[in-house]
Amino acid sequence: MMMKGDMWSNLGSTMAAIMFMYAMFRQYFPPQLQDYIFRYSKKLSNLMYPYIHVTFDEFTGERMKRSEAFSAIQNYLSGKSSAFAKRLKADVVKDSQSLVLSMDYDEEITDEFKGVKVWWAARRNIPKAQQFSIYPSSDEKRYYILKFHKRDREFITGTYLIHVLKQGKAIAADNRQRKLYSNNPGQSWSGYRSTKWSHVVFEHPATFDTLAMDAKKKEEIKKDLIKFSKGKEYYAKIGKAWKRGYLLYGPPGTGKSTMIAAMANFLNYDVYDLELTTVKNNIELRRLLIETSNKSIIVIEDIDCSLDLTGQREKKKKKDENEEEMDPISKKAKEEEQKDSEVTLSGLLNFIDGLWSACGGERIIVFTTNYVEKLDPALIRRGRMDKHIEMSYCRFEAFKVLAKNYLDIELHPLFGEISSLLEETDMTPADVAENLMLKSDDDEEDETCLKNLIEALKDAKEEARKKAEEEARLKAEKEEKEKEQAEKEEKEKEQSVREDVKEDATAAKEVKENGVIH
Ligand SMILES: Nc1ncnc2c1ncn2[C@@H]1O[C@H](COP(=O)(O)OP(=O)(O)OP(=O)(O)O)[C@@H](O)[C@H]1O
Ligand SMILES: [Mg+2]
Repeated sequence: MMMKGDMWSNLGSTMAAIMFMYAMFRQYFPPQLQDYIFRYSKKLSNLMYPYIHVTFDEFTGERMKRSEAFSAIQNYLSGKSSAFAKRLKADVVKDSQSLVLSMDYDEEITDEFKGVKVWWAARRNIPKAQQFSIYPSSDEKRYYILKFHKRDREFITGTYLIHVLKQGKAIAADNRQRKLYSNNPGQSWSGYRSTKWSHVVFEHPATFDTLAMDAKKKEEIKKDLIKFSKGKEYYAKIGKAWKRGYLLYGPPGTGKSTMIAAMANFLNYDVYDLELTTVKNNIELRRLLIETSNKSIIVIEDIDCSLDLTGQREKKKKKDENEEEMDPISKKAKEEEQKDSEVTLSGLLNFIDGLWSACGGERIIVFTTNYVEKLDPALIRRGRMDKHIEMSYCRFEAFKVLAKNYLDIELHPLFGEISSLLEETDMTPADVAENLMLKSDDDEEDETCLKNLIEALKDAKEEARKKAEEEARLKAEKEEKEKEQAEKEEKEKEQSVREDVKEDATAAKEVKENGVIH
C-alpha cells in the first residue's frame, strides 16, 4: 500500500518533470513548430476525448428572454436529481404544499434513456464584483451542460432532447402555480434580467360555475376559449397570430373582473394586469408585452379611463407637499414617476396587433369598460377585440346561479316573485349577491335572505320609478320652457318685422313728398 508521504513525493516529482519538459519545449523548438505541434496535439486530444458538451443558458437572445429549454431541463432534472444528486436545492410550489428539489450548482447527475448514457451538470457564473455579496446577483449567469458520447450525437439531438423538453413541459404543467402579474412603476429595467412585472400567486376562486349570467352565453364563451386554447394549428393555417381579444363591457358590479378570473381558472392561464396609466410611453408598453409569457391573459381594466383617445393622457399629477424638501435624487425619481404617460392610441393598437404582438402567441387580451360607446371604433373593431361580451344586470337566469352558490337552493316558492321583479328592475349581480350573503348559520336565513332581496328589489323598482317620473317632469319642464322661449322669439320677430314695414312706409312717404332719400 502506498503511504501518504510517498504519494505526495511522487506527485511532486511528476509535476517537476512536466515543467522541465515544457521549458525545454519552449527553449529548443522554433515558434512555428510549437504552433504546429499545439494544433496537432489538440486534434489528437479531440480524437482521444470522445465527448460532446452542449450548453443551455438561462437567458437567450438580445432581449434576454428566459429560455424555455432551460426551464424545461430544470423541471426534467428536478425529478432525476431528487433521486440521484447528493446536493439539492429546494423550492416550494403548488399552493405552498409541495417541495420541488433540483440539483445544486456544480452538481452532476447521470441520465439514461433507451440505453444511452448522458451527464448533466448545473453551473453558474457570478460576476467578480458581486462574488462576496450575501444577496443573489441579478447578473449571475446560470446554465446547464449536457455531456454525451459523440457516437450518440444523432440520437441525442434528434430523440433525447425532444424527450427532455416534452417531459419538462409536462412536469411544469403539473407543478404550475399560476401568477397574477402587475406592472410596477417603481421598478427599473437596469440589469439584464430585471422586469417591470412583479407577481403574486393567483388564487381567485371564481369559476364559470359561480359566474352568474345567461347559461347559453356562458357556454358560448367557454366553447370560444376552448377553441382558442386548442387552436395552435388552426391559427398557423390561417396565418394569424395565436391571440384573441375580448371586450367586456357593462355597468359596475356586473362581473367583468370576475369573468376574467373565471377565464384564467378555466384555461389555467396566468394573468397580467396592465395598469396603462403608469406606462411611460409606447416603447415601454411594447417591452412589457414582450415580457409576458405564453398561456396568459393580458388585462387592461377601464380602458376608457386609462387612455384619452386623442392620444393625450389624463392629468393625474398631484403636487407632493414634501417635494420641496426632497433631496435632488429622490426629487428626480419622483418627477420621473409622476411624468405623464405618453402612450397613444396607435401605440396601444400596435400592442394589440402590431408585429411584436405575435411574439410568443397563446395570449388573450381583455379590455373592460363601463362605457363601450366612448371607445374609439378602431380599438374595438373585430380582429382586435374579436369578441364583445356584454355583462348586464341580473336577470332570473343569473339569479338562479347566485341562489345555488350562496344559499344552495335551486327552487323556492319566492322565486316567482323574484323572477318578475328582476325582469322589471335593473339590479347588478353584485347587489343581488350582497343580499344573498348569509348573516348567520341559521337555517331560516335562506328565506330571510330571499325576502330581503325582494324588499331591495321593490325599493330599487320604486326608486327607478321615482327617478323616471322626475326625469319625465324635468323633460316636460324643459320642453315647456323651450316652447315659451320659441313663442317669445316668434313674437319679437313679428314685432320687428312690423316695425320694419312701418319704417319703410314712412320713408317711402317722405320720398314721395320731399324727394329725399336717407
Ligand atoms: N356575474 C356575476 N357572477 C357572480 N358574482 C358576481 C357577478 N357580478 C358581480 N359579482 C360579485 O360582485 C363583485 C363585484 O363584481 P366585479 O368586480 O366582477 O364587477 P365589475 O363588473 O368588474 O365592476 P367594475 O366595473 O366596477 O370593475 C364580485 O366580487 C362578485 O362577487
Ligand atoms: Mg372590475
